[in-house]
Amino acid sequence: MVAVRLPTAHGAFRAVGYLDRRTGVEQVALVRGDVAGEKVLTRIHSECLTGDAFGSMHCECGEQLAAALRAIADEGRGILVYLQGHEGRGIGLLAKLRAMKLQEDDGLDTVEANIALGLPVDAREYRAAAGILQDLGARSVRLLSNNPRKGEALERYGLDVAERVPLLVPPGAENIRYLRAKRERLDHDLPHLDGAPGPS
Ligand SMILES: Nc1nc2c(ncn2[C@@H]2O[C@H](COP(=O)(O)OP(=O)(O)OP(=O)(O)O)[C@@H](O)[C@H]2O)c(=O)[nH]1
Ligand SMILES: [Zn+2]
Repeated sequence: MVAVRLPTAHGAFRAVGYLDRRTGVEQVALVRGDVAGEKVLTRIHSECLTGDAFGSMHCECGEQLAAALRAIADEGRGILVYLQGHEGRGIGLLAKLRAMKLQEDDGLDTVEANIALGLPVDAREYRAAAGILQDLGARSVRLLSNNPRKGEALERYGLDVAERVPLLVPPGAENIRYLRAKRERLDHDLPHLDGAPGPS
């Protein structure tokens, strides 16, 4: 484990790095304030190179990452765990690019594309995230997410999810199909899509 002060566009965080000996994957959490305690505002963010680093508008990951850091900064206390190994909902970067191509060229939705590739729709697991939160002393969390299954997955590893806090970003022409598919096929709670313009 290593911890270092990390000044960001959203103010200073502590970057706490871990090596997950079970998987060999390096993980990092950004921590603000005193997080030992209850109901810690927490974002478990799945790696998305295209969205987080390149600003891709295919998905809303990049905007969610910034919004989560803003929310934690505003609260003065919280944790963002950035999960490597989660790229493409766990199928990896190249497979995700293939899945995006099937959406772009053949009109499949994000779920159909994974299935067409013979891959799981969601292969992510959250043991590392739960372990990191426990190590940081968070006894229960308010989870920034629109995905009800994420909280359930964390609870399977013994983490107490006190509440799920919506993390909605405004839909746009490029991500509206992806967002609708998440709502209709993956049970994401996205009430702000009602009445949003764009392809159905
Ligand atoms: N397979 C696949 N993965 C994608 C696609 N677009 C984004 N992703 C990945 O999806 C992951 C994020 O998952 P989402 O389903 O968007 O959202 P979530 O994390 O379950 O839910 P929130 O907590 O509300 O953000 C990231 O790892 C992205 O790399 C896609 O078209 N296909
Ligand atoms: Zn993304």
